[in-house]
Amino acid sequence: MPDTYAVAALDAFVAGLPKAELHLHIEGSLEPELMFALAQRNHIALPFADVEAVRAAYDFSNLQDFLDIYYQGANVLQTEEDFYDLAMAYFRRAAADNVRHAEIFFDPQTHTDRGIPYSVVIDGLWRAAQDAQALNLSVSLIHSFLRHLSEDAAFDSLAMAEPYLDRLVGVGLDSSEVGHPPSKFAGVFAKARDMGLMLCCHAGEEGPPEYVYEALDILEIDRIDHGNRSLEDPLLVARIIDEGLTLTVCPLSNHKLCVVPDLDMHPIPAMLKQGLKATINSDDPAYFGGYVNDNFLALTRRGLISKKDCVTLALNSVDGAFLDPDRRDALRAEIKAYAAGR
Ligand code: HPA
Ligand SMILES: [Zn+2]
Repeated sequence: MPDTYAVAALDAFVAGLPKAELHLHIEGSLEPELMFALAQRNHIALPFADVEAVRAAYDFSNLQDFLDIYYQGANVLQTEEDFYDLAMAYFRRAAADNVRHAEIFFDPQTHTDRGIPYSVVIDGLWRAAQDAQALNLSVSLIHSFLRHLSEDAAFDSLAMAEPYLDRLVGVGLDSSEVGHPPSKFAGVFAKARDMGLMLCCHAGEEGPPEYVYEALDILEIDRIDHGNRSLEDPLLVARIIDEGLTLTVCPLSNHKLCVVPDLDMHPIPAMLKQGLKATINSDDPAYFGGYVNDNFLALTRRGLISKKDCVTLALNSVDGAFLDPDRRDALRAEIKAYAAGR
């Protein structure tokens, strides 16, 4: 274990380190306080007495436990202003962690299936993304499909996005993984690629390495979300390295959802050691107990990653982002200058 002085110094280093966040579900940044405020504003009854009761319910033994409560929480989001307020709250919090670029998932089907128009969702998020520039934060939006629903439903959702293609950087695939392999969405991912969108896929969070292979071979994805279980297959690891794919890893999420039994056993050090381009992200920070810097600190404070590893992780985050080369190079230079000055 590092000594107290070293811990404080590394905490401060992480706090100021410029970084990108590449795996964040905006609906998962809904803090209980905002959930209650929006419920009141929209005259919606919540099945919780107060904020403490909500937090007490965040005790999950797997992904599905979490998803059940996460989809329920999203019901308070009704108006364009709600989506704007949700996103701005996250952007302010991310900027405080010196996140300089964020690529955020949103789950349109969670909203359109409740009768909320796609335009309400995207207009609110888009306006917030513009206002984030004043926080020194650039933002890209990723339209994520719910994999527990059918591929036809994903096609319908993609059709709703078509008038707004200039506001999207890519598509993703999330929700219940096991039983819903990437191959189920081969057609809609091919279509999204043809539309000029980048492709991400949650794979290897709970699902087996075969699902990661499917994401690579069948969906031809550009980035892997989670990917933890890739480590079970050395050939798969070699393939991911060879293709230069980035993994968006989420330590506190992995712990809360029992993907790892103990944070001391988190695979980020093994990933870096093997040469994988891993990044650190918060996934659903309101539900998993911390924003991106908390995820870094969960590992630095356990002595699992060093200051040098933090710099590597930050560089990986901007390299793995869907950024134009000028912006990427500028952020790389910022990270290097920061590291050199400390
Ligand atoms: O970690 C996740 N996995 C799958 N679906 C999700 N939707 C929000 N967070 C997640
Ligand atoms: Zn996720």
